[in-house]
Amino acid sequence: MAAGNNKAREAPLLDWHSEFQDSALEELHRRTMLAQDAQQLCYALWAISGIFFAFTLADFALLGAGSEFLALLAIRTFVALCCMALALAVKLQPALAHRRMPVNLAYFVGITGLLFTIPLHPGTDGLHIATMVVATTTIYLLVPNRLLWILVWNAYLAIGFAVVLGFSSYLSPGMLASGLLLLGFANLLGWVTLTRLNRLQRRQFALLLEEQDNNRKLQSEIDERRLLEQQLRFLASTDHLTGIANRRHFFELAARELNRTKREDTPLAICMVDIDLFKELNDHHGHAVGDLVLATVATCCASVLRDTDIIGRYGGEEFIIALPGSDVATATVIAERLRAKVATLSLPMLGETPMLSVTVGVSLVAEEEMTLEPAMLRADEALYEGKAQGRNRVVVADAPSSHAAIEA
Ligand SMILES: Nc1nc2c(ncn2[C@@H]2O[C@H](COP(=O)(O)OP(=O)(O)OP(=O)(O)O)[C@@H](O)[C@H]2O)c(=O)[nH]1
Repeated sequence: MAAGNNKAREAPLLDWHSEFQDSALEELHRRTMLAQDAQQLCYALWAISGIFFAFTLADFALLGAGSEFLALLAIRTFVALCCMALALAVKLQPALAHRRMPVNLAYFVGITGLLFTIPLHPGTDGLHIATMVVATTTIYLLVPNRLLWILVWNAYLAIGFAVVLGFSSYLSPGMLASGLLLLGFANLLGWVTLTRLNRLQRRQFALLLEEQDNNRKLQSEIDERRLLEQQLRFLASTDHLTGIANRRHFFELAARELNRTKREDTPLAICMVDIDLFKELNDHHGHAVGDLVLATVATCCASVLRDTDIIGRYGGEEFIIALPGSDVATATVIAERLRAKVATLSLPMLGETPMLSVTVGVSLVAEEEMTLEPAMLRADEALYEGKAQGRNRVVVADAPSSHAAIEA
């Protein structure tokens, strides 16, 4: 079943010469392979030029230093130099490896040079046939090129071989037939091998692309989930109306600070902040304006605090603040600054004289207290004492049962 699926997926992918039917995909594959092809072409050209030129020694041994040897030397030198020049050019500019002109020119020079060596080598029939077989295999497997061009150049090699032999007529008909059969077999072998290699390469490339695509999708899903988690965490910890910490999150943060201040033996002050006569404001201007005022006062309170201070919505129109590292005096200064800033808030929707104010109760977590509740209770009592005294003021709870008020 799985094999069937693979076949179905692979069938429309490649054309008869083992390239992607999708030309954009084929182009992408060729671009990906460029560096590797350029390197392989360089190595192949160096090897071809070296081996082709090295045959000069065999030529000399066969022919001596006569005119035929000099002609062969000239051909071998020219072909070797052409191959080396292209190898250098490709090394400097790898893009040349995929250009039609340079590679095919090298094929033309190499194959023509090889064909010219045949009539200059009388009586070495077996060697000619072997050379043609090796050349055919080299064209298929050593020099990277598109299958179509490879077939063209092998046809040129085979036809050229037959023509040259026909003119020079050194081969017996039996030898010629054997040579052409061997050449045909080398072509078949090269074609099948190259086709398999091409198909394998492209199948791997397609799988790689599929994997990259899956990875991308997976990554974007992970990112989406992370964002969602962040949003959920934000929603779960933030009061939606005011944007400050909700009651639960405030207590989480404040408990952590309480532990820290206990460990480091530093003070922790608590402020309870309540908007004055908020019911009247609500009744007079409506609930929507009341909401807006709540959010504005929360932002105003947060703006007078340090980053290390914690503010949360305690409930209704009441806020709670924890001031780590602040003693009563510092907390009172901060609370007073907060009260004064709220009193100067300008809210056009409340009319000319808005009369917006808050009352603040301040307390300090006592050394022996291991939770926030007693200090909160004292701050709350101080706050209600401030309300009773006429509102718009800061009241400090300096002892569980006695409060000192600071007139606004
Ligand atoms: N707009 C709005 N109003 C709220 C919200 N939560 C509580 N309230 C209102 O806040 C008002 C609080 O009124 P009270 O507790 O009587 O206090 P107050 O009018 O501020 O009077 P003092 O505290 O004595 O100055 C109530 O009318 C609540 O309905 C809210 O989220 N939005």
